[in-house]
Amino acid sequence: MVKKLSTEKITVALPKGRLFEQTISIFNQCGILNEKPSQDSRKLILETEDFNFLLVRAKDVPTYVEYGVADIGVAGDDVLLEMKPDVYRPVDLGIGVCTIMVAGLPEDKEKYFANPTLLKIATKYPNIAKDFFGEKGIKVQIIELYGSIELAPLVGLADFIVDIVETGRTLKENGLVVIEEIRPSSAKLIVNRASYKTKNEKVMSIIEKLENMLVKG
Ligand SMILES: Nc1ncnc2c1ncn2[C@@H]1O[C@H](COP(=O)(O)OP(=O)(O)OP(=O)(O)O)[C@@H](O)[C@H]1O
Ligand SMILES: O=P(O)(O)OC[C@H]1O[C@H](OP(=O)(O)OP(=O)(O)O)[C@H](O)[C@@H]1O
Repeated sequence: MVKKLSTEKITVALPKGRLFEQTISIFNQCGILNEKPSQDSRKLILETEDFNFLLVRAKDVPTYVEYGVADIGVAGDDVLLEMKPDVYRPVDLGIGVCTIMVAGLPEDKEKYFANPTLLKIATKYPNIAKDFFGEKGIKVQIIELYGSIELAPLVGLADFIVDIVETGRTLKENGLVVIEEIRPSSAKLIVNRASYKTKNEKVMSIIEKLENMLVKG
C-alpha cells in the first residue's frame, strides 16, 4: 500500500549521511523546525508537526524532489552536477563544503599535463568526469566505483581519480596529490518546480528563514 503523506505538510528529501545532522541543525537554528528528528531508528519517514522527512541516500535526493514526491531537499553540488535534475536551487546552505578534484600519484602529474590520448579515471561521479575531460578534448575510460576511490591509482585500477576533497587527509594518507581542481561544492536547498508554485507561501517562508539566518551568519 502506498503510504499517504499529508499534503498539507512540506515533504523534505533528507540525505541520511553526513548532511543529516547539519541540515536538521540549520532548520532548528532558523526556526523552521522546533524538533530534532533522529536517525536512531530504521524508519525512513519521520513526521513532525509541519514536515514529512524522507530519509534517502544523498545521490537519491534529486530524484525524490524532481519527481515531486518531496517538495524540497538538500543536495551537494557534486550530486547536482552528476544528476542534473530539473529543480530550483534557491539557497546555498554552506554545509558539505568540499572541492571536486582530479587527484593521482605525484609521479603521474607530468603524464597528466602532457596531452594524454586516453586516461583511465576512477570515480563515483562518471558524468562530472566525462563532462570535465570532454570539454578539454581528452578521451577517458571511466571506471565507476562507489567508495574508497583513492585506492584505484594505488593498485593500478586507474591512472587518476575524480573525487571530492575536504581536508585532504584521505589523499595525504594514501600518498596522492591534487592534480587539478574541477570546482567547489556545497549543499543547496533544492525545490520541486510544481511545489514552488502550489506551496509557494510555505516554500518561500522556508527560503526566507534560511536566507535570513545565513546572511546573519
Ligand atoms: N568529506 C566530505 N567533506 C565535506 N562534504 C562532503 C564530504 N563527503 C561528502 N560530502 C558532501 O556531503 C554529501 C553527502 O555525503 P555522504 O558521505 O553522506 O554521501 P555518500 O558518500 O554519497 O554516501 P552513500 O553513497 O554512502 O550514501 C556529498 O554529496 C557531498 O556533497
Ligand atoms: O579530504 P577528506 O577530508 O579526507 O575527505 C574526502 C573523502 O571523503 C569522501 O569519502 P567518504 O568518507 O564519503 O568515504 P567513501 O567514498 O569511501 O564512501 C570522499 O570520497 C573522500 O574520500
